[in-house]
Amino acid sequence: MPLLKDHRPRVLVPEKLSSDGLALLRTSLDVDEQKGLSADDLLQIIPNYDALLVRSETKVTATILRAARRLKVVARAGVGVDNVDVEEATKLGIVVVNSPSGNIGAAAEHTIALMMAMARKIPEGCASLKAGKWERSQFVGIEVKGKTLAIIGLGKVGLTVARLAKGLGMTVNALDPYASPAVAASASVTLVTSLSELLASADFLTIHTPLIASTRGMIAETELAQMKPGARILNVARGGTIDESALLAALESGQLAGAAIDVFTSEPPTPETTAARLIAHPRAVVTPHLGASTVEAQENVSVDVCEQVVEILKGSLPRSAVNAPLILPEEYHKLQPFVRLVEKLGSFYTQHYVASPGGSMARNTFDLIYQGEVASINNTKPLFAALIKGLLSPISSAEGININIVNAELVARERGVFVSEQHSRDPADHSSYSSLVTLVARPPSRASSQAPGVSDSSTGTPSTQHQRIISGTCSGDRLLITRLGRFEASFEPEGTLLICENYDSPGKIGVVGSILGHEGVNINFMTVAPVSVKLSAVGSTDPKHGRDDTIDSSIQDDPGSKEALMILGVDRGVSLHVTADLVKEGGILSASAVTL
Ligand SMILES: NC(=O)c1ccc[n+]([C@@H]2O[C@H](COP(=O)([O-])OP(=O)(O)OC[C@H]3O[C@@H](n4cnc5c(N)ncnc54)[C@H](O)[C@@H]3O)[C@@H](O)[C@H]2O)c1
Ligand SMILES: O=C(O)[C@H](O)COP(=O)(O)O
Repeated sequence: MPLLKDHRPRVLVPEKLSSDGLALLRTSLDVDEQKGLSADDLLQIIPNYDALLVRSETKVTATILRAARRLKVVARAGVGVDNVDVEEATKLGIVVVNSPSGNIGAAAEHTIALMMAMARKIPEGCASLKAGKWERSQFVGIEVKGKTLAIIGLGKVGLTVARLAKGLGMTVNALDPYASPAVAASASVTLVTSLSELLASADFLTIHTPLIASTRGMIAETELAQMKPGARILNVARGGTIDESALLAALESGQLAGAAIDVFTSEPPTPETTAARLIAHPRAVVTPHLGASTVEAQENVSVDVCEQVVEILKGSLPRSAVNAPLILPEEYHKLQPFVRLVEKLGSFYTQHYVASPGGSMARNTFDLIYQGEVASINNTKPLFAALIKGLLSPISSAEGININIVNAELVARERGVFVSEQHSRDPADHSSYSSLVTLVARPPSRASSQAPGVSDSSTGTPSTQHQRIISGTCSGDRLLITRLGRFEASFEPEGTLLICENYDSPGKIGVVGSILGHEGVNINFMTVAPVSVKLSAVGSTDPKHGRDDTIDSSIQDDPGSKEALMILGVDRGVSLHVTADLVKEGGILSASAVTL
């Protein structure tokens, strides 16, 4: 979406977010900070926004998402997205992004702080002294050095806690079925294979998993009974992983010497509930979900998600989409230009071959061929999504569903569009480009087995209706179309372009110039494309990706042809009657206008 000043996308921020990120947003977007909204308030105003930025307090329910007609992105300034209905967002094509790393250090340090506070009875000593007492003998603690810390969940936070605990001289055991043994070994953590074994070893037990089906209530009465009498427990992950009633009972019975809890099943906890009694227990050290609440972490997550919001609203790739294939940061810069290129190839295809007079969508099976360096990209899902977006956007209403990397496969299936991606590490014959991407629409007869019910009603905009093919390349940020149908081209796919196929005879440029001039359309540049070489080398030689002979048989040279292609960059949209007038002129075989 172009970030025009008059139509600046609007972002709603209903929670406290660090100003560093918001300042980033304000340069190109309208930012509304509205704290204390009720669910109903949010429902009323959400249709006015393109992006929603939240922490853990705002419940982004299916109802909210369905009402959010303009919403492109929900950004969670933190890790956990359990307050966002990600499934519904996915269905609606709304990207959900988070900041998976911005607050790891803060959460890990908070865990250690709670452990030390609990071990040395700091909250109790502090409260007693503030109450005017001097009760040194009441607050004798224990040391953590030499004790065993048992960790459930050796992910980003768990591993950081492990490293800090090793620095304190603790023995660290961990349970995580998905943890890498090599990573655990590098942090001197002993991985155990059963929860019972882990529980029996713990002087301190700390949980660092998400709240998912397998972790909900994973520490309950039975598990607490397996711990050493007088052990201590921590939860800086998610409320609900520890059964609060069982935890309260274990504190009351003395089975546990202490509990340090930052997260609760319901936040804020309702008065008179088990959580409220747990909070009031004298041997519970509690904080109101402060794990991520450091200046540094809030700056990190705010800047991280705000950058992503700007990118998404510009139509670029998010780096941490929760409901999309993860794009590795090192792949990001490599992919970005090709994503733009492939989207333009798709959009060009539809505008030139389908949406122009005489065009049709009859060809719904495409080969997307990566040649040269681009073929080494393994994660091509963003490119696939870009193609679907490019192909369908010119024929979808602006209010229609967003097509993005989240829902592209679903949309393609629904529209009956099939794409076969092919990789070839060898540069194309006749090509001096290090990377080449080619889009080929298969002729209907060949596609018929995959596209039942689709018939070719094409009258073929260009004279060569069997050669629906577009190639392009990138050089840095610069995109170039290198082939269009049978023609070898060299033009940037930017702005409005008029594509005219004509007999290669004198006077054609003058005819086109005069008709455009009459309509007040200025020509910014013009390039002529000669008939191209044949494409026998196009296609995969990589056995992994398979290959058929579709392209060779559909694209053939016509050495006798006297046709040429004129590409004119013009300063405004060219209406259909102008392209029709052009075709009426002798020697102009087809004319179409595309805006990219
Ligand atoms: N209190 C806070 O403010 C705060 C701050 C940051 C993170 N968190 C929470 O901390 C938790 C961990 O965050 P992270 O960034 O380390 O996540 P992560 O995804 O990097 O790590 C989670 C780990 O849990 C493991 N796991 C999943 N199911 C398991 C199971 N049944 N048994 C054992 N291990 C299992 C996974 O394999 C993974 O290694 C999340 O719930 C997150 O929301 C809380
Ligand atoms: O999931 C997270 O990132 C933490 O729980 C922090 O949540 P918060 O942003 O509401 O502090």
